[in-house]
Amino acid sequence: MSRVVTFGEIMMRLATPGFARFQQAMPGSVNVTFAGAEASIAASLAYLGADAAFVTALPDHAIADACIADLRSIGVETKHILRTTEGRLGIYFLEHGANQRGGNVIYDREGAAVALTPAAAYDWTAIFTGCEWFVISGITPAISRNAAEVALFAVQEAERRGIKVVCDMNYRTKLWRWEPSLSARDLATRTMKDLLRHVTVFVGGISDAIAMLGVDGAGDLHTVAKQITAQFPNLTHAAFTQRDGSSAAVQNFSGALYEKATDVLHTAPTFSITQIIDRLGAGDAFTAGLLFSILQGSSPAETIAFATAAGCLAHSIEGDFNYSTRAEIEALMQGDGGGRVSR
Ligand SMILES: O=C(O)C(=O)C[C@H](O)[C@H](O)CO
Repeated sequence: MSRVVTFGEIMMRLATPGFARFQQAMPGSVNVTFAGAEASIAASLAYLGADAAFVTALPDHAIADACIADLRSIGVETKHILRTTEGRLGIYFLEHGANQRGGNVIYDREGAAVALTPAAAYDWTAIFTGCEWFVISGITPAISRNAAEVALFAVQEAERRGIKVVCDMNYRTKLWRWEPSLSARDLATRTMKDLLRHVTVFVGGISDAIAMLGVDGAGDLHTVAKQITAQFPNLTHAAFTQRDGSSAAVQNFSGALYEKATDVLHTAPTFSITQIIDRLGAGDAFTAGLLFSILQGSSPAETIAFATAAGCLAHSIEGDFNYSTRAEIEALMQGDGGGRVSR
């Protein structure tokens, strides 16, 4: 199967146990995993059986070794991860939301190795050898001016080599601070508009498109998708996650895929999720599912159904990575969502 490369930051994720607030977390009770959008997409893809590599820069210490070992244990290729003497492993702290209380993320990632490492430090020829798809998210250009430059360089380099690019917009208002003269939103818009010129498949929620591209959210999704793909000629598809819900615990999750060549918006069935174990990484699971299905040569309707089912199942798994198999996702697509015990 074709090789996929993802590039971005991986962090240590420290989550309070269950639904505890930060103030309630006791030493010894914190749940430690590794997470980061592009790493999570690579992990999902590898878990589904795809040939997926993750590229980043990490400090040369034992915790970063553990992080790489975690990725490898899932089958992610890690041989192009740079080990540096400058920069740190980022951390993010998480308390899950429950009922009417939303979740909260606190980042502690300033000065991460990948934020500081310049494009010239990576061997892009080796990284892109045999690669058919490159994946990046809007988080990478948000973390530092340098990372924004590396992200732009990487997508340009991918395009030059005939590699298709998926970009998951992932707007994070708490990031995008590296140009103090601009608001987070203006900085994101300016940066992402440059990046999207080199992107083949747009992925995001409607709120990402409003915040980062200034699209008019009042229109229906078909109109929004047409607007986005018309603005960036390289885009062949635009995929959207859709959520609405009455609380942090009850969400309707769905997806839609617009194909520019046919001007058709394909929509997936909506899943009603009534007990969210962990919603972080559901968007990454959706993107990985989308790309995995594209790699299989599936139709747009099958592709969006697979991506949406993958994103749905990710809500049932603690941590950002989606440990759902292809068979489990396909079973859900076929209506087996009853949560029965397999025995
Ligand atoms: O928010 C970020 O920067 C992350 O990459 C953390 C999570 O892994 C990501 O939000 C999930 O999409």
